[in-house]
Amino acid sequence: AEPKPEPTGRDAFAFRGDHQAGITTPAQDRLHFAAFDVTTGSRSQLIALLQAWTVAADRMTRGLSAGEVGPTEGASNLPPDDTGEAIGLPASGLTITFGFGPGLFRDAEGRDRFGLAGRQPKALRTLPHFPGDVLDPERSYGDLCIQACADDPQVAVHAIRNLARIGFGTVAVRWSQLGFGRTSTTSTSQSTPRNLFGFKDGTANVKAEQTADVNEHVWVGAGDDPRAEWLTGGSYLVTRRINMTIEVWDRQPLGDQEAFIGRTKDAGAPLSGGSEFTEPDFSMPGSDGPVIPTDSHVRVVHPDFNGGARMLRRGYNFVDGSNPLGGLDAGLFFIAFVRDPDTHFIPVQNAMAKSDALMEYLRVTGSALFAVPPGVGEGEYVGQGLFA
Ligand SMILES: C=CC1=C(C)c2cc3[nH]c(cc4nc(cc5[nH]c(cc1n2)c(C)c5CCC(=O)O)C(CCC(=O)O)=C4C)c(C)c3C=C
Ligand SMILES: [Fe+2]
Repeated sequence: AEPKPEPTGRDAFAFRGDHQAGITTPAQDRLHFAAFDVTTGSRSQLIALLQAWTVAADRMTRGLSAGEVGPTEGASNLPPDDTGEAIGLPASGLTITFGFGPGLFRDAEGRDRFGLAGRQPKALRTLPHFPGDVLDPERSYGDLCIQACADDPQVAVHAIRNLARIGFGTVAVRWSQLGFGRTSTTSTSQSTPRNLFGFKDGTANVKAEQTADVNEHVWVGAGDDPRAEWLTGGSYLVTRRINMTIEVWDRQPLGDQEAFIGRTKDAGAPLSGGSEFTEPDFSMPGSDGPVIPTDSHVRVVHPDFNGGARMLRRGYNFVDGSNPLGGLDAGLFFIAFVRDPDTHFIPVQNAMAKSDALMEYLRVTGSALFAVPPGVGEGEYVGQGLFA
């Protein structure tokens, strides 16, 4: 008989709860993210898919097969209800997080696709074009998204593969992205990882233990958006596939690299001094202007210069082979969860595009925005409040 492990500690995170897992739960090391186009015009078929996805996600995050029959236990004349590559693997900290894109509410001509247009969150629109964006539409947008994170890449890929398989005929994968190394910490219990520029990333992130900050900056509050009360307790998920010209970066002197970021490469300390978690002093003078340059990344995106806005970053490094010039197709798959993209993401991204020294080494090739419904209660399916 198939074992029925229950969520325990680090190995398994409960799928059901007040908020979806995969946001404030500790960032795992691997990502498979997929965006889907809905191919059906039927509201009931869409609901049936969300119900089926909920059951499968609940099972897989417990370390069980996607379907209750199992990968090898079913009839030999039928396709299995699980693809099998996770046989014998534990839950590996798998979290599965679902989101709804603007296209679920209105199609490109503004038509109400599923009777949901009246409940579209006001901030859920295609993100504006930012300077430096060279977006590939085949790596951008989407009606639905699923973020699968785990400490084993096979487990994350298995989750997306099986959810896509279940969705056959109702949704089609529009794009997907693998990530191999977290570039953030979402808990004070985690050490700070490094991005492909070699710098510590995640130091000043919003952390799960900072509950007041999480409530202020991450979760959508009751009354935030009267026509989208169903989103209360949820969040908005921004993805930006950011190519980094790492071969050019690697030829920059260490001092310049540190000036672009505004922190030291070794310890991750602000250039104004101290250690990693010392607050930066942006007014400290240097030999030629402030010691933390005004166009350094941490100065440009800091809450003090962006109306106090913070975000919960949960991105991953990626290398997708090499480009036609022989450089690596590499970068940072930026993911952020915010309470309101209009105040917590768009102004910060605009500030970056306008005056961040880092921009010279970045090209944004993918972009998407999703509303992430709140957690799933017992007996419910994900996003049920939207359809009630
Ligand atoms: C629009 C939001 C942001 C984008 C896009 C972004 C891209 C990006 N960032 C790094 C490297 C680092 N970012 C760091 C801090 C940091 N970045 C953002 C926002 C965006 N970054 C914020 C809000 C912050 C925190 C600012 C603060 O409160 O102090 C850091 C410093 C370490 C840390 O605090 O995490 C690094 C390093 C890259 C390489 C990149 C695009 C590829
Ligand atoms: Fe950053």
